Amino acid sequence: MTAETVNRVIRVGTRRSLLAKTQSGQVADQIAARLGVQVELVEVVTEGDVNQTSTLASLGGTGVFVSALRDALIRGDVDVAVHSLKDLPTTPFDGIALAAVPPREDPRDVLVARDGLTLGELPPGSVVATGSPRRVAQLHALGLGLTIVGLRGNIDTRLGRVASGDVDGVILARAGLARIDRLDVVTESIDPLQMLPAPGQGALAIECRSADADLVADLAAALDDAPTRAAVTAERELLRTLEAGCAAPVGALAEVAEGEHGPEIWLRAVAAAVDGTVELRRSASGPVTDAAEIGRTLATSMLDEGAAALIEEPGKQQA
Ligand SMILES: NCc1[nH]cc(CCC(=O)O)c1CC(=O)O
Repeated sequence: MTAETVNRVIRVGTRRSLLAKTQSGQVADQIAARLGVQVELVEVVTEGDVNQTSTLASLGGTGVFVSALRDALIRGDVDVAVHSLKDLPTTPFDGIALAAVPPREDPRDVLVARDGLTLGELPPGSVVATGSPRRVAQLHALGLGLTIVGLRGNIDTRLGRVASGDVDGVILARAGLARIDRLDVVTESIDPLQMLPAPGQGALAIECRSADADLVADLAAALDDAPTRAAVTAERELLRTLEAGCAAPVGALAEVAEGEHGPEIWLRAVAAAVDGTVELRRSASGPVTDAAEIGRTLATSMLDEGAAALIEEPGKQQA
């Protein structure tokens, strides 16, 4: 670690939802333990948190959760920002570095349904809530005759819809439930063969000012996980090349495993019509050092097969 970092108090900015505070708190603890520095959590209020009535699209998309934290970084109010990586726009932000991507949680989506039911056990006409076009598209494509309704709010609000009997089930990211220790409510972890997660799902992004070069280097050395970094690089490069935002019906999952000639990456992706009538599922693999290229190449061939028509921004919410 650099001498410059040792005597600093590192201020870690966090949104104020339970999930945000939990994941920022865990990262803050790791920074304190591994860098041997003092760490302070600073709450930053974002418009996405305050305004629960407008749709995310009308607020400017998922960016509303990210930009307030980045503004606080640029202003120097905080030194580190922790985001859910899947909420980060794919375009880099001037002056901000993605210093570390820690080991990823299980990236799958899960069903939380009444009476312990799985997707296959929900009778036709069952009502499943999700606001994510990516999840809506893949649910419809399963052909189970489910009725899909919208959903917003924090995890507790979402789980409340099932508990109250308002809906038969909701779809959530497993990682969010894992971080707040609520895996007990999961009734099925959905196989990526049926539902590919959002690019970056289950991973965290640890950002700081690019100019804070010592901190960038120290965070990378202490917290970055190379296989996770490679996987999310491939997924996000695919998303960027498709020119799809985080609200597009696009799923992607890359996994790294030891191959014959070193570590290899295997990327699966889907672009789908929100009504589930068309689903384009493709995959590609290669050496882990080519992660970005593999994402770009797979996206290009999916565009050649007509992906663009499927992923026009539906103007709904992310996830
Ligand atoms: N869509 C919002 C969002 N952004 C990050 C997570 C938590 C899980 C993660 O880190 O991927 C969630 C909740 C969800 O999708 O259920």
